[in-house]
Amino acid sequence: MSTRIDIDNLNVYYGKFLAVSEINMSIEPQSVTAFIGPSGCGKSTLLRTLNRMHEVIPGAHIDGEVLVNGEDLYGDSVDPVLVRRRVGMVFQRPNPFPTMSIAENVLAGVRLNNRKISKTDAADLVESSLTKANLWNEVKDRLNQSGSSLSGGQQQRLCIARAIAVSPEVILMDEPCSALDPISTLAIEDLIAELKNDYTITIVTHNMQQAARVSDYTAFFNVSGTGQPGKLIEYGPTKTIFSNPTHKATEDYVSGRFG
Ligand SMILES: Nc1ncnc2c1ncn2[C@@H]1O[C@H](COP(=O)(O)OP(=O)(O)OP(=O)(O)O)[C@@H](O)[C@H]1O
Repeated sequence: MSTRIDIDNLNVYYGKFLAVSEINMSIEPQSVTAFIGPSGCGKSTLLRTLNRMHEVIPGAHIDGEVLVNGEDLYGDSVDPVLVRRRVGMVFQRPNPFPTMSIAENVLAGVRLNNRKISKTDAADLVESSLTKANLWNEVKDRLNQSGSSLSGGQQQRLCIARAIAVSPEVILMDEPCSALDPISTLAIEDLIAELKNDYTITIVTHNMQQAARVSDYTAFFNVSGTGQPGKLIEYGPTKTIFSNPTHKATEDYVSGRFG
């Protein structure tokens, strides 16, 4: 499925505090877009507005528009639960449900959505989701063991399998490797490269090498001081942002001179 996201004049607030200001950008289908920038510039906040996850924080709200294939995510008749089915999310710390088995973890989102599913369909979905998440071979003989019996890297791939199982169009990843060792990180990066054939992916990362390795497009955000809103400084093909940026702040950040 070829899904693009258009962000138009987006402001994000926590109560009265304007956290992210005047964002205009389009996220291209079947590609990986990286959000980079120093701490507090609003990367996670912006990411969360792409599936309305910020709404779990009391007082958090937006103005402007987020269009997914032209459809306003914030339209009056739009159900946020359905939004989160179309636009899935993977968090910084792997968060499998500890009391559920590996197989039940994969199916958790589907069950939450109240979809009735036969035993055979469930088994097929578990296998196909774990296969797409590059985890099937490692867990196929212990699907009934607890999700928390897996290593951190395997748990993160399990969370990706859980996100994939509800057939999203977009997958948002908020620093998905920051709690993982280098080998598990590479496994997730390889997986991201494969997943972009089927999904539109946006990833927040503090790791410049990771942004350069996995993303097709990079958006650099910055914040001018405490209490100021984060802003999009520069956005374009990753190669350009890393080798020939327009703004000095971008160059300083990608070359490790600040942040
Ligand atoms: N729940 C919240 N309530 C109020 N303000 C918040 C909340 N979460 C974040 N903020 C503020 O919004 C701004 C953007 O924060 P955000 O976490 O999105 O930045 P970030 O770029 O993702 O940072 P980091 O790289 O450190 O994770 C910051 O000023 C932060 O203090």
